[in-house]
Amino acid sequence: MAKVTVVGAGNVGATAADVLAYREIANEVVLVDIKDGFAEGKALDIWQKSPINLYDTRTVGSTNDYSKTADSDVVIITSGLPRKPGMSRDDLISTNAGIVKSVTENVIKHSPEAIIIIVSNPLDVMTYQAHITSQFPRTKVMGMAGILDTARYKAFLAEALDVSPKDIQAVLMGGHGDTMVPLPRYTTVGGIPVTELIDNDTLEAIVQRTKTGGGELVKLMGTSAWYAPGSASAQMAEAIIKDQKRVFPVCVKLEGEYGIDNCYLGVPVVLGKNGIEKIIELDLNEDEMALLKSSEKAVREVMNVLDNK
Ligand SMILES: NC(=O)C1=CN([C@@H]2O[C@H](COP(=O)(O)OP(=O)(O)OC[C@H]3O[C@@H](n4cnc5c(N)ncnc54)[C@H](O)[C@@H]3O)[C@@H](O)[C@H]2O)C=CC1
Ligand SMILES: O=C([O-])CC(=O)C(=O)O
Repeated sequence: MAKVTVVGAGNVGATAADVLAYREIANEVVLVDIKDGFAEGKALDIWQKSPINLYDTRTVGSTNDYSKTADSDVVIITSGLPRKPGMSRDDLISTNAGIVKSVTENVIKHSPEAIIIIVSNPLDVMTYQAHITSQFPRTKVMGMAGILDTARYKAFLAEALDVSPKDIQAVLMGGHGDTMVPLPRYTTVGGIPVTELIDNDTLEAIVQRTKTGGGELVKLMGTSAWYAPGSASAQMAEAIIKDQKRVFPVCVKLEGEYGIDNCYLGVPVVLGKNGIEKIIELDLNEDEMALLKSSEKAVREVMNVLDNK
């Protein structure tokens, strides 16, 4: 029996709950929101879809009553403001830090053994906030960004090469901001290094588009994305619940890996029933390491804002 709580029943949270339900990743999904009746409504709508899409995951909604979330195996936190055009993710820190703090306090009261996946932005620093509040080990508090950013990179490549996105393997590191580090040297298409299939200028343009991929959608829609972020969050929960040992880029506290200490950054990890089961250390070249360090600097600046709040 696997139980997943999703806090925040807005665009990302409701999408994650829907994917968890229709793909039968969990037996029970509890959606929580602060808006009266909102989570109950979304949960009921997802449940009413079950006879059409044929799944039996129970979906439960709750307005801020965390007793319904008791003994969750995984908790996905999406509560908080999304950005509007013209904003950076970091602009959300003052509002979202308070929300993530209070939600985490409620979550751990009822699910002291849960593994927590943060989605709220600014992602790396909100993961830090959840860690400070929960005092959970770093293996059990992580952030979702790398799967999404890598998916954008893969989708752009699949389009440019006119191949299936299924055949693209890639890894992306760093913070979930415009300093993220896509790694063409670790990108293959059906086992073939991507550099043998695409010219440098096109590849560089795709790397740049990936870095600002979230902003591209905010500009188009007036709010941020949800289908890919919701699916990516559910995919992380699935890896944990089913002990799949998937290799994904995940935001985690680094404690000396890559020569970086006490900073939250996206790196490739093995994800299984214990959460982050291993951090994979790639042998980055000088240029790649320089990009990772500049991403670290950007994240640290926002971590400092939180420390000084
Ligand atoms: N890590 C990532 O890659 C991504 C992160 N995000 C972030 O996820 C967050 C949510 O985005 P959306 O779902 O689009 O926003 P949304 O506005 O559609 O939903 C957020 C929900 O959180 C709820 N909420 C606010 N305070 C709460 C509290 N204290 N307790 C429970 N619920 C509360 C709101 O009532 C709202 O329903 C944003 O911070 C956004 O920036 C969005 C996409 C990707
Ligand atoms: O761009 C945003 O604000 C939301 C987000 O993190 C993303 O879609 O990558």
